[in-house]
Amino acid sequence: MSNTQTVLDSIIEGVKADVAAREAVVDYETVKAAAAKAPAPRDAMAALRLPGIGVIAEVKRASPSKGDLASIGDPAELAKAYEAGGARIISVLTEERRFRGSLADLDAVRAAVDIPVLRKDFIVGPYQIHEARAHGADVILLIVAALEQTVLESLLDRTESLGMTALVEVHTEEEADRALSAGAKVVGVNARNLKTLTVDRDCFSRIAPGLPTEVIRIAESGVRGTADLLAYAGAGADAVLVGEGLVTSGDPRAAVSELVTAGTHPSCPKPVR
Ligand SMILES: O=C(O)c1ccccc1NCC(=O)[C@H](O)[C@H](O)COP(=O)(O)O
Repeated sequence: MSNTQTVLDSIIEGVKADVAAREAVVDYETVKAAAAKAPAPRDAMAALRLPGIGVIAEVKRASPSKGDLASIGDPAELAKAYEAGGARIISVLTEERRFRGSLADLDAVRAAVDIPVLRKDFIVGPYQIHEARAHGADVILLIVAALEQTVLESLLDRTESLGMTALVEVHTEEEADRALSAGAKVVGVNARNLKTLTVDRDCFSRIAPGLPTEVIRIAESGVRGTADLLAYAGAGADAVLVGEGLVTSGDPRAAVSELVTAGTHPSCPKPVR
């Protein structure tokens, strides 16, 4: 990594090399055809609009900030535990170099659960969107900081044209403006700065009030228990996305269930819309 290269730059460099290698084996037309034959996408918007603060539970083995988190030999079993605990959506990290995820994890999770599944990766081009659909993804992540505006817009259009939902991730007010101008319907505010890896949970409360009421707001990263969920709920979150806190909990079903119970309790603050 050169002096000026951020963590995100370095991840994207590896992702581009990996996409090129996969495309050399399965070409673009073939992956598009596979996506067209995949079972229909599940309705993530409906899942996110259910009453209470939703929990998006993540299959996360490792990360650049923490290194190894959990071995997760059977991602399908973990996803079933999350679903049984009341998760609304399962997030599957498919990036291999830094997160030790895979498309095989996505296949296994999609086959194991009945709720929508998010492919959480560093999408840089349309190949990965068709690939995500071909492997059953219902939702994909688009990270504003990683994409030029015209590319963001075209990837968002392509995602929706395939019947999927785009979770458009931001970390600053400027990125939130770009997400909205691209037409994002679901905005995730990541407390983690992907360039420096610092976590700032106040990021959500700075950005969320500026989002139109019809936009679904997701608070990503840094949720370690019900107090964090309730703080995000108080700042207007519709859902929280949780990885480390669940995979290191020792009892993922109970850990999800505890968050879901807090997020659906009558005393939990509700988003204003
Ligand atoms: O988790 C990281 O260290 C990381 C570093 C660089 C880019 C992305 C990264 N994580 C992806 C995520 O956004 C999180 O996995 C997700 O929001 C859950 O966060 P947490 O609950 O804090 O594990």
